[in-house]
Amino acid sequence: MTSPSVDELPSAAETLTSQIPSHTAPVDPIPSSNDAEAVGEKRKRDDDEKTTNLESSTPSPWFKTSLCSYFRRQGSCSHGAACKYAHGENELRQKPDNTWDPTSERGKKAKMMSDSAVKEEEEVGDVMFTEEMMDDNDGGGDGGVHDLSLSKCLVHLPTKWQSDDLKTFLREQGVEYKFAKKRRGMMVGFLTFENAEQLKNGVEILEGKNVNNKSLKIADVLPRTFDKNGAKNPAAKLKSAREAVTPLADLSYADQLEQKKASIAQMLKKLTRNARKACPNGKSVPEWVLQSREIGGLSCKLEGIIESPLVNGYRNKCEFSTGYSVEGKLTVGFMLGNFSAGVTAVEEAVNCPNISKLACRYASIFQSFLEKSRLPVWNRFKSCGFWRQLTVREGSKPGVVSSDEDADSRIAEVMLMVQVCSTDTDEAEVATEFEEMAKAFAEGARASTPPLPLTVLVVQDHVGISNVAPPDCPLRLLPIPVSDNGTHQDQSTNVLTEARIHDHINNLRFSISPTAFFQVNTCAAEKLYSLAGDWADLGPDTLLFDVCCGTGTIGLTLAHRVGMVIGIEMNASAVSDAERNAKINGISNCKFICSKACAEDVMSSLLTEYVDVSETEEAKPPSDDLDKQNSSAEEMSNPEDVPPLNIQEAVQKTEQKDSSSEPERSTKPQFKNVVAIVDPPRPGLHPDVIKALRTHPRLKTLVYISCNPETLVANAIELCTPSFEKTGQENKGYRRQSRMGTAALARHRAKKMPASEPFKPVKAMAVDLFPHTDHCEMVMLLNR
Ligand SMILES: C[S@@+](CC[C@H](N)C(=O)[O-])C[C@H]1O[C@@H](n2cnc3c(N)ncnc32)[C@H](O)[C@@H]1O
Repeated sequence: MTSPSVDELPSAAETLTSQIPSHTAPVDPIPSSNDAEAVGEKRKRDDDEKTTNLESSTPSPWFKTSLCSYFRRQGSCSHGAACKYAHGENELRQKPDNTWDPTSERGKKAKMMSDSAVKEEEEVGDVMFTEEMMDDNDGGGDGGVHDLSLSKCLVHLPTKWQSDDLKTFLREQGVEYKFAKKRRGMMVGFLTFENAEQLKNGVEILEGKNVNNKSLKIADVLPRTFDKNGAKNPAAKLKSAREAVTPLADLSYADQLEQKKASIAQMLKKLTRNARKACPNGKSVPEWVLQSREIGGLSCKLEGIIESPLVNGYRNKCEFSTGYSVEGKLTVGFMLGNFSAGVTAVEEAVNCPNISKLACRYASIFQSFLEKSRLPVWNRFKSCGFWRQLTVREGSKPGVVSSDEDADSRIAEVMLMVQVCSTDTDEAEVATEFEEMAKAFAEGARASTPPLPLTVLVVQDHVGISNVAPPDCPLRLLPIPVSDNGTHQDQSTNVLTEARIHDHINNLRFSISPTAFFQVNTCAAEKLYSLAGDWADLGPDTLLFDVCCGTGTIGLTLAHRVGMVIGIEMNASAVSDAERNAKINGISNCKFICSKACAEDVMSSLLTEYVDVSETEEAKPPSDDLDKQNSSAEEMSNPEDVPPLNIQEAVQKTEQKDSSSEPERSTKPQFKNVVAIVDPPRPGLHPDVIKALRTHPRLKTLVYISCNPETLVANAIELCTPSFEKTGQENKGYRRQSRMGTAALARHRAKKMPASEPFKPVKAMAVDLFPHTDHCEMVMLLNR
């Protein structure tokens, strides 16, 4: 019998969807009774096993996860339908660790995919565009013409080195050269030799040399421009913007989901391994670690992956860099690689399926404008220039879920934010340029078919080396010229006084200011928040902490299911958005605090304020006190006037309460049930927040949402590992090693955790907010 071709195979979602909602593709739900197999011991094909499987009401999770070799060879098998091995690809199930039998079509395809990913990574190391590092005077007085055949890149140098460090190193190695350059922050250095002999000697000495445990690699300098004959440099193995930004775009969506689910499963295994290692000597390993053997080493069940309702054009925020393409053309688009690896080429966002047509159109309007501008674009090597970045943010209409083909129809509002560096520029010239730019955007938007919405145009003035600006970076709102019967008025009638657009989640309206975080895939975020709400143990007696709340999306969408929400967020404009969002949606049981969640023990202080540690005290529903706070907010006519509660206020209140003779607690709403939903940025939660969450005895339920599963695992190690008897003792003499991984660091931190009941991972889900990219959100329920 021949195996069906890959195309004939049912999709992963079709094969695995029994008993789950249609939007999820589950991971094996069957609990196991067979530990030997779970730990990967060789399978024994005998009749006993067959009996076990037949008699057991809960078959092994490995049931039908390998192809039957008898069936494959002979087209039949004496065990018939009861055989524990799969008779053909159609019967084959995924293994508990989310992998496929390597001899199956799907196993081979997965291997091919991972091999090509590795190959791609290796190739990236060869693509350098570092000729920009040479100043004109490096050309040796010949008018800046460089002989690139005598130039090489040195890859894998310590990022903290500068040119002088590189020169010292070359001297020590006895390497002769003409020029040596190295920018701090890059792992690439640049070398030019006097002649071919110097080059040969230098390469011989340096290739493979060990520097700080990394092996040096010599790569060609790939020039940006066409050669004299107009042909592209044949050595340039270039990535397209599509490959750089959406590396999974050539896979089917079902395959993308499978790949992401498999990678989240690996994270769950990593958590188990690390929790086992971090368990203090003499303490028994937590039950969930022991039970992990039954589910292929996963720390908890991985329920599946939730698909994104929109797969194409879903991004509501795009940051386009300015720079030069490989051919040396001024371009507004995406960088083809990492600056630290020497890649600065920017290519237009052609065929990047996650980007809306609208965003691409605005990028091309900006590019046309820059071609005529008198001010230069930003040069990353020299840290100078004016135009740096264009951010396009889109707001959707309420309740519109557009199809992939027509994703742009959801867009109702657009904010354009242009980042510049105005240092050493003439104010009058800048003013003229801004006016011209506003006109170009307005005309371009009107001339597009259909015309594009343009709600807000704002300029961000930023001097830093990278384009990542601090949230308080100065902003300037520009008027958008309007057209009057086809002619453009010089004077703007745009009367906007504030920069904000609106989006909708779960029928709530969200006001978003330029630097506030908002999930980039609105309709998938709706599913993410609903899942978090369904997993958290919510009710009228619940106090919900929305940690890292941004514009308040999670707390506000769940406010009707709890007694009270407290959101904590460090970005002041996001907090002000959250206050306004509560107001415009008529939600009165939410309070937002502007603070770093780790600052001044804010979490512990709030937990003490609203949650009585004495289990016996009756929980009261939200009282007059809270109503009073809310009505005072309502009295303010302009929602913008609602000031965010400052952390100092929160802490002061707690201090006053502690020092007064009248215990203030009696007038505060007290809650029976405390739940935290945390949604930190990529680096994860601050250790102080982890400590506060872990050590408050009344916090029993924690839902962790993460855009970086690596850091979720690291934080979960600290949250879920049994306490050491004498905290701090074991850490004596410990200093973080620079190459220490996040998990190893978390294990060290876990030793310091004050005695407290650890959480345990209960279940996890992957949520695909970023189709075509290799990023994926992960949600984990922890309780104790
Ligand atoms: C991944 S976003 C989540 C925002 C929000 N939950 C949402 O879904 O829109 C993380 C947020 O955490 C905020 N943040 C980062 N570090 C923080 C800290 N130490 N304390 C409080 N908020 C922080 C960021 O400003 C950002 O708004």
